[in-house]
Amino acid sequence: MSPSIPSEQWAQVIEKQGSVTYKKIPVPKPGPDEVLVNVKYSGVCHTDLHAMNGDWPLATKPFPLVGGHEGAGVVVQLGELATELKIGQKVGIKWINGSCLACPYCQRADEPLCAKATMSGYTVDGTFQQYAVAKAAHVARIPDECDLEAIAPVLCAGITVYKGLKESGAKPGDTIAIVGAGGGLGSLALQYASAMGLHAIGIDGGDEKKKLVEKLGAQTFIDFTKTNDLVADVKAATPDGLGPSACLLLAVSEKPFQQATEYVRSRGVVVCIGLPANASISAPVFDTVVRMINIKGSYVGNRADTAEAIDFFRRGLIQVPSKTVGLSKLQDVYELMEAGKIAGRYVVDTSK
Ligand SMILES: NC(=O)c1ccc[n+]([C@@H]2O[C@H](COP(=O)([O-])OP(=O)(O)OC[C@H]3O[C@@H](n4cnc5c(N)ncnc54)[C@H](O)[C@@H]3O)[C@@H](O)[C@H]2O)c1
Ligand SMILES: [Zn+2]
Ligand SMILES: [Zn+2]
Repeated sequence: MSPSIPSEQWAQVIEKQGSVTYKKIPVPKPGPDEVLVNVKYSGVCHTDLHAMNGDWPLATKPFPLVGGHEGAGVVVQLGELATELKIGQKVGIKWINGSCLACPYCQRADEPLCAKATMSGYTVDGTFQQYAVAKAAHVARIPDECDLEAIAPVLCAGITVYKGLKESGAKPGDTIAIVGAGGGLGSLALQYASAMGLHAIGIDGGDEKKKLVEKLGAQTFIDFTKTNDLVADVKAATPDGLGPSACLLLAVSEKPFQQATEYVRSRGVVVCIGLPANASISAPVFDTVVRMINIKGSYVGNRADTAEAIDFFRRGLIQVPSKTVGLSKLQDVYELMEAGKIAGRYVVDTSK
């Protein structure tokens, strides 16, 4: 191993469900088709909290597990087959850490659907450590002029909402409802929507989120904790009163998943992205049929979506509302997130 790479590093490790421990662990070694990345900054996604709490019907790697999948850093070591990357190059480690590249989904660049896909911070150790490993074919290429601290949240939140907006089929001039608009995914969704020429209705709760959502360009903010009739309010916020053309569901709560099919306009698209624990979505068959409602899921993005989402950032169209704290403070960030008190995104600095 090169002398500049230490043998030990600081990491936040899940040793048992529900908490993380800040400690020193060995620096991992990349395999032949992998790279070792010195992670400088990592965004904290609600998915990391779901992983720590065991919320989903999908097994993580056995503990100890290092979470994190919005890691921005530089390549410090190349596996012998990783010839297309350079030492010192800026890269991002995203949720899809690797995939088989050979199955029918991978052949069509639908790698998030690959049955053998590995997930950073879930089935393989992620970015809440100073050095992390990822498959060379899948690391996000970050242009040199991009700031690593500012871009980190784009690596999951940005890619996911950008893909979700494409899946929504909304066209410039259309109105889209963004549910959970004041959270990490939501605050980025508002900016991608605006860059794509869409009008946005932001739905979330509390005055801090209202302020942020209005600052990020939503034409209307609806407070789900205060309204008496959310469905009527969302419809009334569209110019013709017929409801938004599409809706991105980013909230970590089941109720908005039922409400969306009621306020989306006929022929509208409801895009499910948030992953609340044990939740179902149901809608009346009659209305879904006669109003031609389309309900679909959207799951991160592929490598092309990643490059496009990063290019919106590079062009200055996306400013991530984020606060940075040391990696050592990750447990505090999770407590704020659990309480729904985070407007925008937290980023951790792995040097502190
Ligand atoms: N599908 C994917 O590919 C994908 C990718 C990343 C994250 N996710 C999931 O998306 C969800 C959101 O992640 P995040 O990091 O943005 O979380 P977050 O905690 O930052 O944001 C969630 C927001 O939803 C708001 N909210 C809660 N209940 C609401 C309601 N009834 N109506 C409107 N808003 C409500 C909260 O106040 C908060 O602002 C998580 O479940 C996460 O696991 C999915
Ligand atoms: Zn995420
Ligand atoms: Zn595959």
